[in-house]
Amino acid sequence: MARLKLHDLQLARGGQTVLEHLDGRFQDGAVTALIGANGAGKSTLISAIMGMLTPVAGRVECAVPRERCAWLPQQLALDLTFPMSVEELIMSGTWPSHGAFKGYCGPHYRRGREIMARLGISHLAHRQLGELSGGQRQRALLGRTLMQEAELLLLDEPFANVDIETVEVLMEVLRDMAREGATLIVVLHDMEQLARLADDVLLLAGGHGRWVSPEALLEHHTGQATRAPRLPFDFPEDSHAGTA
Ligand SMILES: Nc1ncnc2c1ncn2[C@@H]1O[C@H](COP(=O)(O)OP(=O)(O)OP(=O)(O)O)[C@@H](O)[C@H]1O
Repeated sequence: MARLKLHDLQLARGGQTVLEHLDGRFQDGAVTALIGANGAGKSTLISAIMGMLTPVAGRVECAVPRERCAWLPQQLALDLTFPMSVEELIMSGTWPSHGAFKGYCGPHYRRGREIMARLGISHLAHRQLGELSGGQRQRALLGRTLMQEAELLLLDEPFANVDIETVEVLMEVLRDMAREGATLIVVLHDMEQLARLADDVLLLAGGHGRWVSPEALLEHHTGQATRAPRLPFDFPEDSHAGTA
């Protein structure tokens, strides 16, 4: 099953085409790694999937309700001066379905506490976001998407600037979300993280996208003369066009 599909998508930025003829489906209950060099169009595609960028041609078909779609931007894109505690951030995950001004009830608070415990941040509940480390902040942000009960979750480099222990916690929670049926798309640059997390890979290069199995990509990478820990961005032989 795939609730998110791309149909001959063409996307542009500043009047320039960034991606074209992009097809494919993102499997439910799976993690798709979105990879590509700087400027390949990963953020552009995420914007289009989130409905923030109108395609030049083609379309994004998304059967996940808007209130169950969540996006975790790169940490650098976040305004940390915004006065908000960890608990307030996590509780705000109810806003898309419950509304921002209705207040919270007992079950909301209980669920918020469970989520903070699962992410190991209960002791930070009343700490302001601006006072957190990168890892603590990332846990809190993922907590918000759990509170939202996100069924489609897009994450832009979620492991950048976070400590090793947090990487483990995030990986575990993301795998659990996929196991429970969510569709996850994760922008990644690291080979080892891709090997551990991804069920499928969408590789963007030269304005096009190719679907690749993680195994084929890793094999391709291992066969290369320079085995950099970062991912290769040329297409392995058995990559295939998406089947939308
Ligand atoms: N607001 C904008 N106006 C004009 N051009 C833009 C804008 N945003 C992005 N671009 C251009 O669109 C192309 C794709 O950018 P995008 O941010 O999607 O790439 P990316 O793969 O996410 O890169 P990175 O890994 O550096 O985040 C780049 O050439 C970029 O310069």
